[in-house]
Amino acid sequence: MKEYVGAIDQGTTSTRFIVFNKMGEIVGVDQLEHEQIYPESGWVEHNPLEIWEKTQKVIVGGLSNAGITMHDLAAVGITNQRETTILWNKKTGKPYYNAIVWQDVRTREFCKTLNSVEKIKKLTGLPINTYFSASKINWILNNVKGIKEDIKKGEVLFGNIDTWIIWNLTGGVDGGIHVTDVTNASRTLLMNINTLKWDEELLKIFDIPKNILPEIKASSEIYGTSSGLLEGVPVSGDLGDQQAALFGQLCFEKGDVKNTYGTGCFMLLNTGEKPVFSNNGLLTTVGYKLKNEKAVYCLEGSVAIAGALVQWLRDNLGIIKKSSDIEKLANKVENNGGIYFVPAFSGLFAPYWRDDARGTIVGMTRYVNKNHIARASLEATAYQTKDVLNAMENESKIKIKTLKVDGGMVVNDLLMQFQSDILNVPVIKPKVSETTALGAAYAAGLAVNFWNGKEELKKNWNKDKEWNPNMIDEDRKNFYLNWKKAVDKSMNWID
Ligand SMILES: Nc1ncnc2c1ncn2[C@@H]1O[C@H](COP(=O)(O)OP(=O)(O)O)[C@@H](O)[C@H]1O
Ligand SMILES: O=P(O)(O)OC[C@H](O)CO
Repeated sequence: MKEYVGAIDQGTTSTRFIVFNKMGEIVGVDQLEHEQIYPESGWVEHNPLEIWEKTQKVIVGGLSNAGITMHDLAAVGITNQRETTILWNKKTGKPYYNAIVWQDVRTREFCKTLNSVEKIKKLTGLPINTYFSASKINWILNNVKGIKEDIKKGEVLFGNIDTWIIWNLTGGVDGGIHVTDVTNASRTLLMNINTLKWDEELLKIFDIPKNILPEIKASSEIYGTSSGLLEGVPVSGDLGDQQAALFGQLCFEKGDVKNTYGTGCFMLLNTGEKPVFSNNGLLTTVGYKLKNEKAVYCLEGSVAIAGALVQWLRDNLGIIKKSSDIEKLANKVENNGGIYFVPAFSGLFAPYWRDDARGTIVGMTRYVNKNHIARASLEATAYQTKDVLNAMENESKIKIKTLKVDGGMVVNDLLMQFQSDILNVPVIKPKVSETTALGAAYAAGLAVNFWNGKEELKKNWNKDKEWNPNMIDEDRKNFYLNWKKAVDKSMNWID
């Protein structure tokens, strides 16, 4: 009897392998960070070989920490940082270039040359932006010598991180399968959001050959069988990490919403079986698709820099040693000392979509110290979330009454309390805050009948903690007005 399901969660900063039992509880976990490579200002890369190596290591560590072997796993699911782009040679298994990460803005000029804005939005639900995979693929095709010849020989494969891991997990050069799921494909700017197929017109606009693209599958179905480390285990779940968190939070009904606080911060609202197109700077994206069922769509508010700002304080300024130190620092002061930090390091994503914006701290005086900077950095995540929530409510006409949260930053009490204060809604964290991995495990488990359906999963959700608003209305209003002024000041920086 196989009593567990495994999930690989390949995020922007780290890779985890988590083993879950039938109740959706964690029985073993391992996690490793990988190198962030910044070759030039605005460029962000990862080494795909390092990511695959760390994935294998955490699988070994996670199984060992759970005290089980691969034979105890009914299935394995994959969830991943989305949009990040890899092209590799299927005969050698070697990448042609580092993975170009979703935050990378090197293709800004190319994106500006594209003028089919409305057409592309209608086809994909997305604005033209450096964020998505298409312009990154185009960059690699035009900057790596010899790759076009290899494409003619049929040797080149494109994938987001899910595809790269599944290909390696199922055999790599010895017959690895080349697939992705609808949620990941919906972030490439190449998939038609209605047909859920690669779109010839988009491929032409971005000058990308179809033969390098993976096959698009449901988020929950058996794609193949693992070889090597997980020999014989069905690979049967694949979701982009934000959609996986939605699934793991059991947001199955239209109107359900969750917000995940990791490197970036991403709010997704379930809009049901039809795509809703936004006029308020939100993305239309696929939430999930179970096998033989209709796809469920979402509106998404994507914030590029959330926990990444905490890392920046740690790695670039050195004012904290580890991420969790930020709370101690921020708690040393009563307020932000009048400063607002707009972390537009990769421009501003939702709801602004301004790639001319750059990081800005406003309101600096000699009074300000590092504690205020720590506090303003945490507040920035909460304000960006308010921007997105306002857009979400305007678009959907749904008043959001509570916010389900998850991700690495939700251990931060100060942030969660301030979030509730500034939104004026209760913020709720589930017992299993690793909802991203849990969502991938649920998708994988459903495909092999480890769980019998979504109703069974609902029994597994338990509340851990709730933060309630405790701020006077006038403060809430004034603080947010200041934030909006600061956002204005961050814009028009890059010509
Ligand atoms: N106590 C904390 N307070 C604030 N931020 C934190 C804390 N602990 C971790 N983080 C931030 O959370 C992020 C990691 O969250 P995670 O969900 O693992 O991200 P990802 O999936 O993007 O790799 C990092 O950016 C880190 O700086
Ligand atoms: O790695 P995360 O959790 O910050 O998620 C990254 C997103 O998927 C980017 O779209």
